[in-house]
Amino acid sequence: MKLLEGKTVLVTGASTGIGRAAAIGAAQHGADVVINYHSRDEDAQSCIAAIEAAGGRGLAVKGDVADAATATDFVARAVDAFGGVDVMISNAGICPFHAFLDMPTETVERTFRVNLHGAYYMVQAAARQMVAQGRGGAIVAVSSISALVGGEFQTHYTPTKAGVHSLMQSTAIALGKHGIRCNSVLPGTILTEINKEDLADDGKRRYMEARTPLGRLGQPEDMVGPIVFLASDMAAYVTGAALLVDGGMYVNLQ
Ligand SMILES: NC(=O)C1=CN([C@@H]2O[C@H](COP(=O)(O)OP(=O)(O)OC[C@H]3O[C@@H](n4cnc5c(N)ncnc54)[C@H](OP(=O)(O)O)[C@@H]3O)[C@@H](O)[C@H]2O)C=CC1
Ligand SMILES: C[C@H](O)[C@@H]1OC(=O)[C@H](O)[C@@H]1O
Repeated sequence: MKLLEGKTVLVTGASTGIGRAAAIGAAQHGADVVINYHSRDEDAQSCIAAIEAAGGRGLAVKGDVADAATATDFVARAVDAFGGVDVMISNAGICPFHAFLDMPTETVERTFRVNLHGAYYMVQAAARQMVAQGRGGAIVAVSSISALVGGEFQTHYTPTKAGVHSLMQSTAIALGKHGIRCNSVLPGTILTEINKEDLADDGKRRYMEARTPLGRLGQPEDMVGPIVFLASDMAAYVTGAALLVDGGMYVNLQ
């Protein structure tokens, strides 16, 4: 069953990882897909090729989500190309691991701007378009298990993921009257570019695997079903929710 037939889906940070898998998954479910990315031109183009191979129409728009103008441009380009916006998947993010006491100010500010300000501007731009269209919509934000638990080398990152989760709760209230649903997914540890270096340490990787009751770390494709579900009409009465997708890592104390 195709869950996103006839919908236009926007995905931020879709050149690699979770965003890329979500964009291709949305196309496999019948959507036209517009992707944002920041630097990897070739990866973005190959994502568009995969979207088209799945039968959807695709468009890549380069831009830094930290800049509010990127969000208005992204939405305008989607409307020009495909006539509207039905779903926004706010996913772009960075996690430059660093110790707390000597954390550079620039690293804190950049992480906040990309992960939290970026999500805010993208969600707001999409919501404005959806309200103007008058046919509702769905917003799915990629938060994290890190919204719920801390990380020694993620003191600048975990607050942004808690912020994204909180943003979905507040926008669910603000936008419910317009028929716009807002939910977040909370991935555990998914093998992507963001943690390639961190998990190159065998000990760290084995520790993370051992903490996961399902016995393996996640792949980007593990995120597709939960994201597509929340974006689709199957979740018509789901808003303000947060869905952990972590192989059971969060509940595993001992
Ligand atoms: N992997 C994991 O274990 C987990 C990831 N997450 C979250 O998932 C999301 C996706 O990360 P993931 O797929 O793992 O990592 P990747 O590094 O594979 O993907 C990150 C994506 O975000 C894009 N991006 C980065 N900075 C910007 C920017 N300033 N403007 C626009 N796009 C940007 C990248 O584009 P480009 O490369 O072209 O610059 C890339 O497409 C993040 O929000 C992350 O916090 C949450 C929990 C766990
Ligand atoms: C980057 C981390 O490995 C990843 O991102 C998160 O949000 C979680 O902390 C994961 O472990």
